[in-house]
Amino acid sequence: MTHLKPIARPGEPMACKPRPSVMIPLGPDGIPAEFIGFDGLDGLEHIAIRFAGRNPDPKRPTLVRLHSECLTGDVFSSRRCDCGEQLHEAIAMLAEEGGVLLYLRQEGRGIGLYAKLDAYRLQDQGADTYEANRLLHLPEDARDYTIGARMLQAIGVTRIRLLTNNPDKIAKLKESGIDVAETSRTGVYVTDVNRAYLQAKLRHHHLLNPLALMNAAAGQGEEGAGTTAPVG
Ligand SMILES: Nc1nc2c(ncn2[C@@H]2O[C@H](COP(=O)(O)OP(=O)(O)OP(=O)(O)O)[C@@H](O)[C@H]2O)c(=O)[nH]1
Ligand SMILES: [Zn+2]
Repeated sequence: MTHLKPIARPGEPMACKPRPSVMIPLGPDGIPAEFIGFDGLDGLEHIAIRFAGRNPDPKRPTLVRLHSECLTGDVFSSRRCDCGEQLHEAIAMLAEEGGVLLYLRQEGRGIGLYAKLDAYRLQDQGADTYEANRLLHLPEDARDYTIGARMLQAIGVTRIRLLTNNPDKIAKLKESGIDVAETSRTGVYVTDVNRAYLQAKLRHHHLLNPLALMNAAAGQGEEGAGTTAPVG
């Protein structure tokens, strides 16, 4: 009789395995990008996109960006957030330096698109981005970054330079066994309507430069791409 091996013990995540990848040229320059899906995740179609880079430095840790899906910002260039700008900044850096973009299907910080739209309506009545989630009886941030760690491990990327302003991403990846050797800040892209959103992020310990928001308030424009810092 054949003994079937259980896929995972109860409470243990299923093994995460990359599916065969496919190359997709991106943008007007046709940046070569390798799209990789996975089996054994949480049922959502998270994607890793690997870039060889025009000028990779093999001595540096792999540049990685974990991007949470934002249909309104990524696809429709919403001015209520800066997700689209951050995504394009990350792709430009990865096209140059090489690395991996994880496009995580964690829309609305994990509460989903319809709930995010409900939250926007509450924000229009005065709630900040985090209060609005609470008023909907939803978590302020429902994202699970262990998914990202498992995707990176599955494609053999374990020592990274993380592009983020979010300390929670750094902490959760480290707890999941990823060596976050360096971090780079993303730019802060201020529009006429996203200042309250960015200020709420600052109050929730995002590593935004408060000066950039003040300058923006004074009409001195946007802060560009961020700085690099080693992680202690
Ligand atoms: N619930 C909710 N989600 C939002 C709102 N604005 C943007 N998002 C979602 O927030 C996610 C982006 O997260 P952010 O908190 O802006 O940034 P981050 O990814 O945590 O941090 P960085 O790595 O520094 O960019 C995307 O999934 C967006 O859809 C909002 O007002 N309410
Ligand atoms: Zn957004």
